Amino acid sequence: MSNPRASAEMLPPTMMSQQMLATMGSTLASFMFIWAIIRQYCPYELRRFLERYSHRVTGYFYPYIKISIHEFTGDRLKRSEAYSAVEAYLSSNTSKSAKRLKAEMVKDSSNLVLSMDEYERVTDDFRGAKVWWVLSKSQEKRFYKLTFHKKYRDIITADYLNHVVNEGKEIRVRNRQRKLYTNSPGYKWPSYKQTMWSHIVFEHPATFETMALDPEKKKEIIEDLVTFSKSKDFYARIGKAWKRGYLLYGPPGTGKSTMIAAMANLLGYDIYDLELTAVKDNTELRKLLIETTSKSIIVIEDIDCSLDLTGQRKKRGAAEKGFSEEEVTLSGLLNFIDGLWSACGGERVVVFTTNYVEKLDPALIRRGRMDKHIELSYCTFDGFRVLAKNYLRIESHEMFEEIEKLMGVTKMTPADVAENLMPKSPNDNPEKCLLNFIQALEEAMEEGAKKKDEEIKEHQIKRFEPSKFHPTVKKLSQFLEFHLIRKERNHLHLLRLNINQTLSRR
Ligand SMILES: Nc1ncnc2c1ncn2[C@@H]1O[C@H](COP(=O)(O)OP(=O)(O)OP(=O)(O)O)[C@@H](O)[C@H]1O
Ligand SMILES: [Mg+2]
Repeated sequence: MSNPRASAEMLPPTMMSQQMLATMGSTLASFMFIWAIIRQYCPYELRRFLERYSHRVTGYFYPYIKISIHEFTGDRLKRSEAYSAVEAYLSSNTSKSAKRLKAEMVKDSSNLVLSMDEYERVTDDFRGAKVWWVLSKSQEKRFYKLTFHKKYRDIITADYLNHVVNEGKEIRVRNRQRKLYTNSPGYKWPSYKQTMWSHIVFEHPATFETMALDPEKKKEIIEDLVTFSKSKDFYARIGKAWKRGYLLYGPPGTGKSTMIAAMANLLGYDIYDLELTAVKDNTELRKLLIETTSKSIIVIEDIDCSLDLTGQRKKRGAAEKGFSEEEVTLSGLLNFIDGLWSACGGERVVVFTTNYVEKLDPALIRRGRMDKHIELSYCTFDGFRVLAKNYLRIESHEMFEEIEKLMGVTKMTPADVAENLMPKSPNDNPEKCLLNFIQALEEAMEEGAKKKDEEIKEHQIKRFEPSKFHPTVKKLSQFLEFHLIRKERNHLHLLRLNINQTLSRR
């Protein structure tokens, strides 16, 4: 008879592992059996003790730490912020390594979001520490489980988790569907969240690239915005609220509203379009501003029209009549904006636009409130080139020389240039559009010259109004006026006689 040891030694490796598995299986089965008996017959206290003890024993030999992040915690109605952040982080960082992914259209997200599927395991590396993430499910509740070696406990709990949550939040903000909020009066859908803003999805195609603007100026504005959006720590260090104010001014059709859309697209911010004329009073204004979220641009268009800029005087007048709090005042606006900016942590950009910068109260636009004043003006030749590229897809043409000459002596807003370059029928080719544009430029030039003539005349007439005439000239003109009238009277009389004679001869 062969002894079992020798036979085991002679067995091929596969057979050997099969035998080992079988032994392990039977040991496990026996253990489960014993455990079931213990569970059934042991008193509760003893069971708890055994469980705790076994955990401690495994903890001693098992060098890994596990952290779970549940989808719903406590109040089950609300999804955990940490879970959503981890989900966003993992979907962007592991979608390349995970083999089973699920694609979903998430609420408030602008595109399809890929995330790891249930029970899929992915690894991540953080400063040399290796971690594993698994998406698990227990009793229909999903949770992420993070596993790492206990020697990395400090680095993971102190830094890695923060890094995951912060990056996840940023990814969520980047991927979210952006919104355009307005406070215009009109019907509002009844909602359980009584908010004062109504919103639509913001999908404006404007970008700085497609804007007709002096290239230097464009670069400066983009750099200013990007620097601002990345300066959280800087603002915190200097003890200043994280805000920046822009004043955009210039004639109608020079791209003020377009630039606001381009700013929002560059930074990925929402827009709050504040219609001041629809705001009842300072209290309502305060509520509206408090409801704005971070990463947003608060816009007040045509600030000169929407607010009585002689606010101070009016307020005094109103106070005399006893209703000083009844309306939105300049000082109210300034106080609330300053107050809001200093009270809220998140970044905010505030933009005012106007056609008449000279009408604005200096208090409204002083540096610190409106940090950057940007003038948008008539279209330059560089601006035209951007528009020609956008509208006609051409970067150069023999007609450009003529256009450059004409643009040097003609004022045309980018909105008019854009309109003239726009093909008007499916058969319009770039040449036709450029010819149309040249024609429009020539007309604008003629019109400009005519207008200038009229202005000169008007100016002269104004300068020589009768009260300013020399006394001799005054007398002379009175004399002439009298005689001219008398001459006319004589003419009329002669005419009457003539007609009378002709008629009586018949
Ligand atoms: N600088 C520009 N670059 C590209 N397109 C422009 C520019 N300025 C104006 N446009 C075009 O003209 C249209 C009108 O411009 P926009 O509404 O931005 O002007 P605005 O300065 O806000 O005028 P208003 O003072 O009347 O509000 C836009 O839809 C855009 O297509
Ligand atoms: Mg506008």
